Amino acid sequence: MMYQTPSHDFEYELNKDLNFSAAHHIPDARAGKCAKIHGHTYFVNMTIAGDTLDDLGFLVNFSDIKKLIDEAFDHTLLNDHTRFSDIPPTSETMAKTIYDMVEEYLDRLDNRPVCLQVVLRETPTSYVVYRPKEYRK
Ligand SMILES: Nc1nc2c(c(=O)[nH]1)N=C([C@H](O)[C@H](O)COP(=O)(O)OP(=O)(O)OP(=O)(O)O)CN2
Ligand SMILES: [Zn+2]
Repeated sequence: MMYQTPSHDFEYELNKDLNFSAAHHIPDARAGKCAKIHGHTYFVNMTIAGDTLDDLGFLVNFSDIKKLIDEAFDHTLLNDHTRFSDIPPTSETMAKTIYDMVEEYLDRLDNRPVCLQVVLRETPTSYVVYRPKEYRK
């Protein structure tokens, strides 16, 4: 599926889709049935952009981005993750957390690509888009 991406002036834009399976719960009565532990196949689309490629001709290696997210979350209970010690793993907080993780990774690359957007789909009928107010300079 194609998601709308923000307009930008970068020369290159890359999109990566990935899936992982995980369990979570939102431990509050207001979350209704989602207060009980249950699982999803999460779908992520992330948009990364930049003006400079590395010596392989990559903005960033697609498989490195997938590995970063898979190793952190695949077949885990998201509530156990240190990034969710203060707030539950909702679609919104997951999208922002994935954005933060990807940005921390990209910031270490010499060609300095930036993440423009993360789409996080939790169910066939529910998804969230996270976009920062400003991109990293
Ligand atoms: N704003 C949010 N609302 C809800 C979240 C969330 O992350 N952000 N999460 C949940 C539950 O975790 C649930 O797994 C997803 O909810 P929902 O879309 O209601 O799931 P259904 O499959 O039952 O949706 P239907 O369209 O009614 O089939 C709840 N709310
Ligand atoms: Zn859920």
